[in-house]
Amino acid sequence: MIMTDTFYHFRDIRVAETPAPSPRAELHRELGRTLAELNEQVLRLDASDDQLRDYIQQARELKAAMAEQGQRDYGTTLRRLLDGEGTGDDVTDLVDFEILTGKASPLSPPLELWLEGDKVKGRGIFGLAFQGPPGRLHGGVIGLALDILLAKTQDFVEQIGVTGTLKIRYLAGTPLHKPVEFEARLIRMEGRKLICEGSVWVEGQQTVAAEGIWISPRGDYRLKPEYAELEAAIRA
Ligand SMILES: CCCCCCCC(=O)SCCNC(=O)CCNC(=O)[C@H](O)C(C)(C)COP(=O)(O)OP(=O)(O)OC[C@H]1O[C@@H](n2cnc3c(N)ncnc32)[C@H](O)[C@@H]1OP(=O)(O)O
Repeated sequence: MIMTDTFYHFRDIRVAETPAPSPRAELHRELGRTLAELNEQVLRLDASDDQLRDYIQQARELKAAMAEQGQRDYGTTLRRLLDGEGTGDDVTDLVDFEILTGKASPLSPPLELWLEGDKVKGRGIFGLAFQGPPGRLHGGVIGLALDILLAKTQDFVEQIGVTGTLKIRYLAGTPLHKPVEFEARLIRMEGRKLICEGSVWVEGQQTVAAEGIWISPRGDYRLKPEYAELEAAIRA
């Protein structure tokens, strides 16, 4: 169901999660996916010089046609959300265009993230555009994915902080074109520091391990009341 009479505050926004998308947001997702497919297709495209010139012209015309429509203003959307007057479309406007997770972003596989019990879970299939070593996912892209994944452990707590330290140990290559599973959890909180860990898995084999420290700019981290039972799961 599309909630037209619900208003959202910036603090209600969760990484990679949105309210039910409106028809317009669904179309943006379809456009984003189509452009992502185009991006995969363009890699080492085996076309003649004339065909390439023709594609360049078509791409320029598409870009010019879109430019005529303009773009919704990020600042205005953010302002409405900070005032607690954001619509569902304002939330999807922010979340759906995030790098790697945004369902409407041409730069996303997309990586899907969700909470499951005391864990953050994730899944994505990465194409050639994300390649590092031949046939494998670029280590820096894995770092970006882990930064976003571990940041989502903050869904369990009241504060929103920034990445202080992210340690990554690459155990094995992570292949392209196969489902990649992600998992993260809170380890402990020490005042303004939140310590968490994450891992990456492909076909049951762990390929990456990570540890992170997030820092709350102000205010000590504490669990949201609805996640109070996680206290027992957090190691002392
Ligand atoms: C709101 C939306 C957020 C979206 C985030 C998206 C994810 C990101 O990309 S974040 C961008 C990358 N990260 C950054 O740019 C952070 C840059 N660094 C900073 O701004 C500051 O160094 C900051 C805020 C981390 C810490 O500064 P400050 O508040 O002065 O901390 P400070 O008082 O020195 O230290 C507080 C505690 O944290 C610890 N600490 C400080 N920095 C770090 C760090 N980088 N790593 C680990 N621990 C740290 C200190 O040791 C201290 O611990 P203790 O209380 O045990 O002694």
